[in-house]
Parts: sequence; structure tokens; C-alpha cells
Amino acid sequence: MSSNSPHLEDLVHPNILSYLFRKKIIELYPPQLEAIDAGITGRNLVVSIPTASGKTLIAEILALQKLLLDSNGDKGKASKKRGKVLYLCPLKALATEKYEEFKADWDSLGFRVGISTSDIDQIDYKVFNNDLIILTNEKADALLRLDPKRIAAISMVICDEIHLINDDHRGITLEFLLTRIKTANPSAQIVGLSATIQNAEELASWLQAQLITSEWRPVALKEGFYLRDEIHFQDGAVRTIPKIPGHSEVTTLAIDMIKEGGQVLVFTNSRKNTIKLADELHIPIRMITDNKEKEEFDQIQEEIAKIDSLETETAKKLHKYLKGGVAFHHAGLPRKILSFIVKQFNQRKIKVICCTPTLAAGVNTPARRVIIKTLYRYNAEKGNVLIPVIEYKQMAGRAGRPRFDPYGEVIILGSNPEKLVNDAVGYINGDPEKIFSKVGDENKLQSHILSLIVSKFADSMEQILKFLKNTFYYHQLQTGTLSDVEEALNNKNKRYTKRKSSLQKTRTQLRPTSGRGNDPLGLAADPGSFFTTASDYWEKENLLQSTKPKKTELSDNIEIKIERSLQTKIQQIINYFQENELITQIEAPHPIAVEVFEATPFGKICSQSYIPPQDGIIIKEDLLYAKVLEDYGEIELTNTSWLYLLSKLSAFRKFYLRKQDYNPIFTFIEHHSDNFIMEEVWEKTDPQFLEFAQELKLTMIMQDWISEVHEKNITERYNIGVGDIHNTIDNAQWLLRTMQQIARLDKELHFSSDLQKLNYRITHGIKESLIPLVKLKGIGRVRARKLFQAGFKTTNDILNSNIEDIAKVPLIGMTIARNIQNQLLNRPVKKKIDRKHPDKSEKLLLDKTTLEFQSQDANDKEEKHIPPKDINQDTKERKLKKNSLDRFF
Ligand SMILES: Nc1ncnc2c1ncn2[C@@H]1O[C@H](COP(=O)(O)OP(=O)(O)OP(=O)(O)O)[C@@H](O)[C@H]1O
Repeated sequence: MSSNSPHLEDLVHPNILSYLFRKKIIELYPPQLEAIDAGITGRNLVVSIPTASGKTLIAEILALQKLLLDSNGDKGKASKKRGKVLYLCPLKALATEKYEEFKADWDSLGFRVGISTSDIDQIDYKVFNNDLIILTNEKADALLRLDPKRIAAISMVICDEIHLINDDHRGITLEFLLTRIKTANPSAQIVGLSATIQNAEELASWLQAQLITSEWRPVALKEGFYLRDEIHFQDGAVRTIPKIPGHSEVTTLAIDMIKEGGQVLVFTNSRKNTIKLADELHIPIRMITDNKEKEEFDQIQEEIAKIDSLETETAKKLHKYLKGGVAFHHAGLPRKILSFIVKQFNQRKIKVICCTPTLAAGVNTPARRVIIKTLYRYNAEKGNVLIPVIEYKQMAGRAGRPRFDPYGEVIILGSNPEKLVNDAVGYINGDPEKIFSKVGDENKLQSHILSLIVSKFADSMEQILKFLKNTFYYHQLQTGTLSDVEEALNNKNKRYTKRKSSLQKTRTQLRPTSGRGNDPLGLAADPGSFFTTASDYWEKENLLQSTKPKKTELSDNIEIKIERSLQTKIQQIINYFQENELITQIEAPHPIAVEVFEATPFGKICSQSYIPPQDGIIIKEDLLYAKVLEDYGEIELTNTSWLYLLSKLSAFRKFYLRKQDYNPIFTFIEHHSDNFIMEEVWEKTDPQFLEFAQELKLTMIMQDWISEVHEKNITERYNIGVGDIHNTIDNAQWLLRTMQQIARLDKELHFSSDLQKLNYRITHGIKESLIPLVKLKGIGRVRARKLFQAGFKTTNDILNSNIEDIAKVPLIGMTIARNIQNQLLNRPVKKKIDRKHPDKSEKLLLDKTTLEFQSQDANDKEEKHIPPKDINQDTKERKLKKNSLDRFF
């Protein structure tokens, strides 16, 4: 470090110095010192430095400095006057990791750390009582879009992995969130932490931030490829590692590193391959480990058996491979298992993790060697395509982390020698790509514009335009970076809209509600976004590389052009919202002669429950249509009807269809053709059939879940992971809650209680008969079924029985039996005082309790059949007309 470098003790509060000392941080890394020197002034900052270079600590020191100065040594309770620091993370798992990291340390400094990981539509403002608030980007967006006034209390925003603004699916949310904060509270300091990217300068200039870049990495990272028994490193060094006869290259390289005392991460491109690799590794690795390590492996096996029932094939395999100190890690596994694996690896009890790139995002692990099995990823349209350089760098960066290893190695593998050399050299020497705003994606933009109107953050064309002018999108349009992409996007958009609108047309033609829900953009049923695949990404990249921004286009009138095109975009969206009754125009407050909009209750529900407006419209239309069909006696409304409606929504991730899925789907259609809320069931030959079949696969998964089909059977039947089931269930709960709210907007849509019951069943994975039993604490789906089978079908049965008899039920025992009987006997009734009508308070609560414990299960009917109503044609037509006009919402 040069003598001109600033000294930390001159920069920061003395409490920070002792804090660092306690954390055993002896000195700061050069880019850290540079960043703190710049950030301490209060200026916005973008830190784009290599992996493992300690970005978190930069943010932590800056945040502490701000809080310490704000509080003037006032420890203890979070001072109301003190500004809040918002820490944004891209993933729940990372948010939890940061929370655990900061919580204990910050308590000792007198600052409170809080996290909210509840569902996206759950309001949890208590978290704002803390000094440091850790939220995922989506959660922060959901909370602040509902109550933008809270932005004023934020004095600093730390945005981890800010380059994810580029993410096709989630980038727009982060960009809108940052824009909202910088618009509402320009004095809040923004600290963006980024992987190295090509256009960090552009990002910094958007945020009016000082940019800190560096090539410096605290631990050397050696990059190379393995070919014919040799690792060739980028510095020309060659290391010979003869391939072990009868074993793969991965096994050879993993064993080599384990013998050296290091651990290994193997990145591959599919979930199936992570399991395949773990399978080939576990025996040879067990063979080379000593007895102490073997004992540790056995212990981990025991521990995982305690947290997982090991009933699915996947869980059994994981358990088996752990005997060799090998695990696999992918998004199909339950969250608790994923965090268990990472924890054990960090404690060096697991030697190798075979994983998909999900593990590349920001985790700190002791991997001395990272093996990249392939640089290609399968794409349905284009076959195998190369991954982005930035993704390679993130995977590579998991090796050689400070405090864990003295150095790191990343080794690329490939089956074709010529390609391997070319690709590996390209990636090792390659610059990470530029990042691009995704605000141009109209489907996603709709949802965010609606949120601006709902929260009254911007409620006129002029204000929305003004807001958009603050985005990175506008900045990139101005600099010319996005002009070519925009063109490509628009062309693609047109093609897409054409395809979709033909489908939409068919649907609306068939519906008696024709004319309602008109979708001028052809977007209503849109399930996806534009640049969703790696090949799309490259297509766009190539386009950009080949066409540099034209200087002439960047002339004065470019501003006008951009503005006009934005106005058109906003106008289209506003029209779409008005036509679908998400917003209405209100009288502009005098004397401002502009059109001002206000969200309808329906628009508010869509925005506040965080569902895409087009999904809200599908729900609304289908509920309405279900009612019409029901009145005609043309539908039998069952849970299948609602589950199918859910599976049509774009917010739901659909699963891949295999050949063997088709027969069960055909059988399902045969049994349920009278239950679907649609005009006609698509035939196999219809162009829409594929989409329909995919939706049905999802419906069937949920149907199995509420029919108490075992998780193991569901995973095998549909070739999905347990984690996929849990994600599907989480999504279904959220969307069902929204569906209920939309149904409640109209009294005639009497479906709300059916939907509530269904949500209960989805939450617990149970048949209707078990609802009262799972309401008891300590009773899940399995125990409830055991009780039911033993004749304890209602809460009354439990209340009126001998405790010994209850205890005899398998999996119950005396403690649980006593516990549940006590719950029913002494169920505490919380006295909530209704201040206006104190006498009513207790009654209300008692009513609720009584309701909850009513024997809903007396009849064990699982599906509700609503007999066709006999109404004459006249009434039918009147009803239809009434329904299809403006009575609703
Ligand atoms: N000055 C320091 N001295 C010693 N260790 C440090 C220092 N700064 C950070 N570390 C440690 O370095 C490790 C990596 O830090 P961190 O996770 O913040 O890196 P990062 O830049 O965010 O990496 P990535 O982008 O790869 O996720 C952590 O274990 C952290 O405790």
C-alpha cells in the first residue's frame, strides 16, 4: 500500500476499529480501503471488484459508520431519529446467511438487525423497527411499493449483486426499487456491490455514484483446463495428473485435491448430472479417506436422516453418497437440506459438492478446487449453448476464498479437445458481458406501472414518464446502449404478440364475455419474458457487439424520440389497465389539466398481492366465467377447476413434459373435462394443446398433493424434486389467497369459502376430512391421517375419548395425546378489545374459535358437486348480459 493511502483509523469511528479487531480483521484489502474512503463521504458508490475481495465488509463498515454517526453514541433501542440501513439480497438463502452473520456482531454494538422472509404478499412492517433491515429485492419492493413513505426513513441502501439488474426475470424489480428509492429520497446513499462487469461505469453514472474497480483478489485464483492428463493454467504452468484408470476426469481431479487436503465443488448443467457425478464419486472418495473422516461421514448420514424422512429416491441417494463425503445440491431439494449441505461443507465434513450454478451466487465456501464439467447448457430451441462469461466467473470465484484456502483453482473440462482449448481460453481471458436494463419488457413493466398508480407514487402519464426518466433503462436509451436491443425486442415482441393474440382471440371468441377483458397488447395470457434463454442472451449479445451505437442517433432529437416512444408504451399500458378495470381516470385536481388515474379495488389487489396484472385479469375473467357456466349448468365446479385456473397463471413455473406424462394427462382430461373453466377442452391436434398439457401436469401435481399422495410418489410420477413440490405449494397458497380476494369483490361470486378450504388443503397436503385435525398444534398430515384411521375423525371425537385410547394411535403417544386434548379443553381465547364495542370483542373471538373447531369433516365428501340450476333461457340471457357488462368489480 502506498504511503499516500488513507489510514482506516483516520476514516472511521473508533467503535468500528475495535469491532474489526474482534472479528480478527487485521487490515483492509486495498480495494476495500479505496471504497471506504470514497463511501464515507456519503456519495453513492458502485463497487465492481473480483470475487472474494470482501465486498460485504465494505458495506458493513459504511453502514456502521452511518449508524454510529447518526446515533451519537446512543446505544440501545433503535432510535427513531436514526436512519435505517436497507440491505438488499437477491436470494432468501443469502439474506438469511447475512442476517446470521451480522446479528450476533451488531447486537454488541447496540444496533438491531432484522430480516423478513415471509411470503411476498405478507405485510411485515415490524422489520422496519430495526437499524439494519435485510430483505430480498422482491420483499423490499413489495413493502415499499405499498407504503412508499417508509423510504424517507432510509439513510443507506446496500444492494448486493446489483449487476442482477440484468436478470431477465427479476432485474426489473430491482431497477424499479432502486429508482423508487432514489426518486423519493435522493439523500439516501446507495452502495451497489457488483461482480466485475463491462459497463460498471454506466451503472455508476446512472446512480451518480463513484465507481471503484480493481483486478485485485486477496487469494490467487489459478484458471485452467484439463486435457490428456495435464492441467494447463493460464500462466503457462502445466501440472500432470494422470487420469485414474477406470475413473472419470472429475473423479481423478477430485481425489487429487482431497489428497492435498482441499475440498471440491463440481459445477454441472443439470440436476440429473449432479446426482450422476455424486454417484460416481462417493465410493472412490470413501476409499481414500482415513478413519476419522469416515466416522464424520457416518455421522452426517445420521444427521441428515434426522432432518429428512429419506423416503424419496433423491433423498435416499443423497444419504448414500454422504457415506463417501459427497453431496449433490440443486434447486429441486428442500431448503433445509440445501442449507445443511452447505453448512457441513463449510465445516469441512463434506469433501465434494456436485451442484448446478445456483450455488455460484455469492456463497462463501472452502472450495480449493472448482471443476466446471461443461461450459454449455442445454436450450430447447438451439441445443447446447455457451453460458455467459459472467456466470463462469461467478462459479470460478467460489474457489480460493480468504480465511479458508491459501489459493484457489478452477479447472474446465470438455469432451472435444479442440473445442475445450478454444472455449476455455475464451472464458479465462474473456471480459464479463455488459449488463442491460430489462424495463423494456412490457409484460413486466405493466406490473410496476400499476404499482406506481396504486401507491400514488406516480398517477398521471406525466409523472410516470418522469419516473421512467430516472431508470437505468432511460439512461441506457440515452447513451445509445439499448437502442439496438430495443429494436430487437420490439421485433420479437411483435412476433410474440401475434402468436399470443391469436390464442387470446380464440378464447374471447368462444367466451360469452367477449368484449370484456379486451387485451389490446395481446399479453393477457403471457407466460414468459423475452430473453429467457442463454441462446437469446447470446443472440442479443452478438447483436450488440456487431452494432455499435451510431453517433448520429445520439443527436439532440434522440431525447424527443425516446420520450415519444416511452409515452406510447405508457399509453398502451394505461389503456390496457383501463379496459380491464384495473384503474380509472379521476378528475384532475384543479388547476392541473392532466389525466390522473386511480387504482380500482381490483387493481389494488393485483398490485398489493404482487401478481402480474395479466394473471389478475385471467383470474377475474375465469371466476366470472365459472359463474356463468355454473348458472347454465355447464360445469361441475370442483377443486380441479380452481387448480387448473391456478396453473394457467404466468406466475407459476410449469414443468417439463416427458413422453410418459401424456397418457396420464389424457386420462385426467377424460375424467375432468366437465371441470375445466374453459370453452372447450383443447384436442391433441390443437396448436394450444402443448401449453394445455403443461398446465394440466401442474394441476395434477397439486391434485395429488391435496389427495395425500406421498411426496415420494409425486416426485417419481412427475419427475420433479421435493423442492419443486414445496415451491409449487408456496405459489399455490399465494395465488389462492389472491383469488379469494378477487372473488370477494363480488357477492355473487360465492367461491371464496371453497377457495379458502382448498388453500387449507394445499397448505397441509390433506383431504378435506383432515382439516379440523391439522388445526391442532403438533398434528401434521401424517398424524392426522393416523388419528382419522383410528376413528378420531373430529375434534369432538378427541375431546370425548379416553386419553389412553388416543395415545395408542401410531405416531401419537401420551405426550401428544395429552397436548391435543389440552388444546381443545383449554384453548386460550385471546381477549382482543374492540375499543369501540368492548362487549363485542370476546364474542367475536369465541365465534371464530367455535367456527375453527366445528366438525367440518362430518361428511367425508372430497369434491363439491354443484347441481345444474334449472333456469329458463330468458333468465340465463339476462344473467349473462348482466355478468358480461360492468356489474363486476
Ligand atoms: N480485510 C479482510 N481481511 C480478512 N478477511 C476478509 C477481509 N475482508 C473480507 N474478508 C473475508 O473474505 C471472505 C469473502 O468476503 P465476501 O464474501 O464479502 O466477498 P465478496 O467480494 O462478496 O465475494 P463474491 O462476490 O465472490 O461473493 C469472507 O470470509 C470475509 O470474512
